[in-house]
Amino acid sequence: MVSTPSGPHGADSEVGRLATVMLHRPGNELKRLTPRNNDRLLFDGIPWVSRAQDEHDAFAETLRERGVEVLYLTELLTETLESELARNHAITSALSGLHLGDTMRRYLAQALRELSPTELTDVLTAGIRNDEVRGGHGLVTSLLDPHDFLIDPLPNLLFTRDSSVWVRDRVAVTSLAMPARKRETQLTELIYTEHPRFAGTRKIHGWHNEHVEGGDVLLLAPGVIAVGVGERTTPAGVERLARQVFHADLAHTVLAVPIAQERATMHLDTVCTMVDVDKVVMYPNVADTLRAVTVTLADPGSDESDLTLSVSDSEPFLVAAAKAMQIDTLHQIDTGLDPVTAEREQWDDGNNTLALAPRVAVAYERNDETNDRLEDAGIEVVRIAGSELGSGRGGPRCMSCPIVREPLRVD
Ligand SMILES: NC(=O)NCCC[C@H](N)C(=O)O
Repeated sequence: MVSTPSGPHGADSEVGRLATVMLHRPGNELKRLTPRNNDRLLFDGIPWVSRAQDEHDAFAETLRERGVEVLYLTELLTETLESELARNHAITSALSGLHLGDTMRRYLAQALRELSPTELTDVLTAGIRNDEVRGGHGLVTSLLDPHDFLIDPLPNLLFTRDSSVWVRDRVAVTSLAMPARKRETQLTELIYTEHPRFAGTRKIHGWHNEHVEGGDVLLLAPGVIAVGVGERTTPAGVERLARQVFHADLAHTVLAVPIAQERATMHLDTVCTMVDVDKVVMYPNVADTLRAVTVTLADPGSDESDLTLSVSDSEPFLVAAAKAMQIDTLHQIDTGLDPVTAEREQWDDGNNTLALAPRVAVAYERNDETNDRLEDAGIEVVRIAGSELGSGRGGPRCMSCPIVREPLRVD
């Protein structure tokens, strides 16, 4: 049954009650990971797939028990692919890679057209290896290794946070920086464009624009967005996003937050997430050095490219954020961890929490110390297992794309 909306979609904070979320249950794409390709495909190990699925099912069930509607990316995609237009679009974009050659491209285009929507979803997510095709043989197939992919698998689909992000009632289809992830946004764009549930949804950004990844985007408060700038989101990406959100009146302030261009801190949400309207949990080893540049609208101009931005000098992140949010203090929950424990738990996504409501956050159970400190600070920590899920280097926030969050109540 095609999923239908239960109300308007959108989110304007990190902590408003989570009503609807999009997840991706790990599937056959994880079975493609080998010691030869896991680095390129951005996994730090080879996950035990059935255990990863069990962990993910428990995560989804935890969300449902708390009243969250869980949508699965692959179910939305399969429903989208019922339309011939969407199917053709999906096939053309999946075959646009320059490594294919026309002989194989023609063969695959025909072969994929004959698949059912469910089978096509499997190919689009798990990819196809050279030794799995029955036809289209020729120069390309003979020169590639039998185990080379003609269509790459997408193991990082698990991290639905990164390939789209809702800002108020619009969805930003992002532009992913790493080659292994680029194709993910072909799928999110297709879903938001063609799935009946999202008919009429207005979009911003897009995969063809400068790099912005959803893990870097934090909706600190209605109208205030922090954007990490580092390994994934570029300075030009944050400028583009700022122009769009100002032009569409989705925000009044964007904070550009430089983060180290390293795998451990690939997104802003690997070092800092919100757990209350005025509280963040932050990796202690960056807390003293995290800074932000405040971007506001100086002149609306006549269109997005013509508007003038005002850009401040950099300030400590918490100071700049509190000012923009018009609150006295944005509190950093002091985990008081020694640098080594802090580093270990940050690597295992201890700071990557998913808020279900103010003061209620989902976290990986393995990060004992961070979780205990959060509880000491009055946060209800909903612990989930993630021993296998975590091998892709992402936590509960990375694995979730909020589609509806209730607006914050003004008390
Ligand atoms: N927001 C996030 O931090 N997402 C985690 C993404 C992990 C994935 N293996 C990646 O390297 O892109």
